[in-house]
Amino acid sequence: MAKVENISFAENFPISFKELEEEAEKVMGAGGFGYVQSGAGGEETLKKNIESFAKYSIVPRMLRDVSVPDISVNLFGKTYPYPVFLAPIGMQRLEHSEGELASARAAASFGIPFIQSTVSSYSIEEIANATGTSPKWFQLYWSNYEDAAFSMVRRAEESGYEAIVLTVDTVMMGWREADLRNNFSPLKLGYGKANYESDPVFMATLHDGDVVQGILDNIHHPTLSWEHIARLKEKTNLPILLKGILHPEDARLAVEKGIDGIIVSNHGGRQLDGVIAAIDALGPVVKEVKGRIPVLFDSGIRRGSDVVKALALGADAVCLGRPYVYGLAIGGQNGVEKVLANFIEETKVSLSLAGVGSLKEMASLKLLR
Ligand SMILES: Cc1cc2nc3c(=O)[nH]c(=O)nc-3n(C[C@H](O)[C@H](O)[C@H](O)COP(=O)(O)O)c2cc1C
Ligand SMILES: CCCCCCC(=O)C(=O)O
Repeated sequence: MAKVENISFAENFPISFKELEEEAEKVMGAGGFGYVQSGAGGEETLKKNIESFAKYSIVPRMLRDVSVPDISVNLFGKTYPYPVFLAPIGMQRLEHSEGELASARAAASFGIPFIQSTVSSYSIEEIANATGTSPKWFQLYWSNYEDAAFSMVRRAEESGYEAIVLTVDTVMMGWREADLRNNFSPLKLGYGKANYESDPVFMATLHDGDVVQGILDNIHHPTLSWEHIARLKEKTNLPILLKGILHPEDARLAVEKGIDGIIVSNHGGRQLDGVIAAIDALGPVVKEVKGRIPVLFDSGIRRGSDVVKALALGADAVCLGRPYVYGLAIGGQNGVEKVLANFIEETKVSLSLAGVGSLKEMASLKLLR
């Protein structure tokens, strides 16, 4: 890392999102890059996620001594040094041979949660063994074979994971034209099987030994409802977050049903095209939740000033998606660390220039729309 006027940043590495994307495209195959980069349908939401950040302007405060920035955040009784986490991204061997191991190690080096996808190229236990006691959360895709979902939750709990993130916006895959055009399915190419293959309960659900078909059958779960969530709550003592909430009414229901946290997200525009930009959904959800449970955010974070806007709108923390997997594609663990370093440093600089020395003062920051 270079140090210039107290700012450390990643040297000799793409800095902006545009540069990251361009470099990742050079090292990834067309099918893989298309899978990561694209959105659902006509990509209206994918575009809106980015453009909508520009509608919010920071109204900075001055003369407030920001010499010792503290951007640590406390969630579910644990303190994390930065409010920037790694979103669950499936099948990361698509980007790099070390896949999730590299990303989880990078998150560990910053002390921030790595949210492991159900559809991982490494098992829960492999990631846990590689990263010791560093914070890890497990993202659950519900399963038509409920016991397989519970089995993964139990394994995560036994492996020291700190939270369960149930993704509720993917009861079936979105309509993804790039993948149709490229005839590309990472799952069919064998990516993302390892975590399923390591689960004896899932393996027992297979009729003919076809793991890929078994995963597809498991992941297509259109019956998912609040009743399933009540059963999940009975199976774990870990905090449960729902990922993919956009409607304030769903946020209210989540609070009423005893859910521990929400991630406002539209899955990076990969599920239902035409839905509200995630950043526009954040304020109304925060207003409905009224501080009763933490609200996290993802979908469209491309730089530190975006992190600041999400925090100012009431997010407790944000999750990076595409930026870090592009870093992974370009440079493995080191690449993810460089992306994280840039995001964290730009966030610190932006908050300081906005007159916010600590996240506890965040409420004093106003956004104009
Ligand atoms: C290639 C790719 C794979 C993803 N896999 C998962 C997944 O397995 N589980 C999940 O909950 N979300 C998944 N997501 C969604 C991310 O967690 C996150 O919501 C999204 O990337 C945020 O949008 P952004 O990357 O544009 O900021 C995936 C996203 C991408 C780009
Ligand atoms: C059938 C495999 C599903 C993987 C889903 C990964 C994901 O969430 C994505 O957006 O892609």
